[in-house]
Amino acid sequence: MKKVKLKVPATIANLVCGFDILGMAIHEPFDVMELKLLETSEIIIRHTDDFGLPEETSKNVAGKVLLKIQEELNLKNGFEVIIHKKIKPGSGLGSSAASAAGAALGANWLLGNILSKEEMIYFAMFGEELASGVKHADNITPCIFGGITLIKSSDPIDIIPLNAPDLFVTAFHPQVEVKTSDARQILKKNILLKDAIEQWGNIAGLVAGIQNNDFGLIGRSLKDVIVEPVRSILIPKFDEIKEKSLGLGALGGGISGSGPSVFMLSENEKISYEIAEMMKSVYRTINIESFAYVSKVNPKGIEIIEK
Ligand SMILES: Nc1ncnc2c1ncn2[C@@H]1O[C@H](COP(=O)(O)OP(=O)(O)O)[C@@H](O)[C@H]1O
Ligand SMILES: N[C@@H](CCOP(=O)(O)O)C(=O)O
Repeated sequence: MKKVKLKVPATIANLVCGFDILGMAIHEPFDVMELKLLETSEIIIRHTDDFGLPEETSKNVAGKVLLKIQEELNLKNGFEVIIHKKIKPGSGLGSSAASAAGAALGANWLLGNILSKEEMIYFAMFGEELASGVKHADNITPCIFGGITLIKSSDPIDIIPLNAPDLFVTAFHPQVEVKTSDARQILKKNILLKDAIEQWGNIAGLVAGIQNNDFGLIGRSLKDVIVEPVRSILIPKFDEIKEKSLGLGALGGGISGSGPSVFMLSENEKISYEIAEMMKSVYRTINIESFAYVSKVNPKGIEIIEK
């Protein structure tokens, strides 16, 4: 029976000012997914982790994606999926996106690579819709493309792969859960024109900085006047750890996806580790457990590790 094993990376969506349109793959943490093509039409999902995610096909993000692929491609085959999840759900590191993108890419490989990347994103978005109520593609896209991606449009799907600057990433995960759906619920529906103008400038500057490896411009552009002021209240000590990170030499950073994770970009590994240690020590003062990953921008995205 045809099978494939995938290493599926965590992703940092929004990249501060690019709400729902920018995202970046990192190396750590990652999920491992094993997919098998079945002669029968059933879709079986198993988790080896203890996050308590549903294994009922229609209630599982990966299962939802595979059901849509089976339905729309009129497949007779089913799939068996074993998910070794290490990206904690609700972390802000693209946990549901990893399941969704891994299911789409794995199924595509088993079916003989019949789908384009855009078509894989189309199917994977049904998984994100299950997890957060919205078909956002800013975690799925860098997971599938690798590196940093700009979503010009998600309907129709129009993706601009960007450069992957040689930068270190501190991904700090306080052990509090912030559901993506909740973190979207609290957002304002209308914004001031002056804030929109400032945000457009930040996004344009960030994309230009990424494309030109202009780390100073990247740092100056990692600002958000629309989403971060609302969501940062969900993350204890956010302002303190952000200010101290900049003081340690971070280029900039902010909320990872919908939070609670916080990320910082820096030019060297030593600064990245110092930021991680500082963040953990700040959280020890409020007795909240936390994890920190020091990684890099991951130009590969999902990798096939066994066939
Ligand atoms: N594979 C999955 N199957 C079903 N539900 C999931 C799955 N992964 C995450 N969820 C649900 O979606 C919610 C949001 O998780 P998620 O989008 O993964 O957060 P984040 O992307 O911030 O890590 C979680 O609270 C969890 O209940
Ligand atoms: N653009 C989305 C990204 C959600 O990322 P996640 O990693 O928290 O799922 C949002 O900000 O709602």
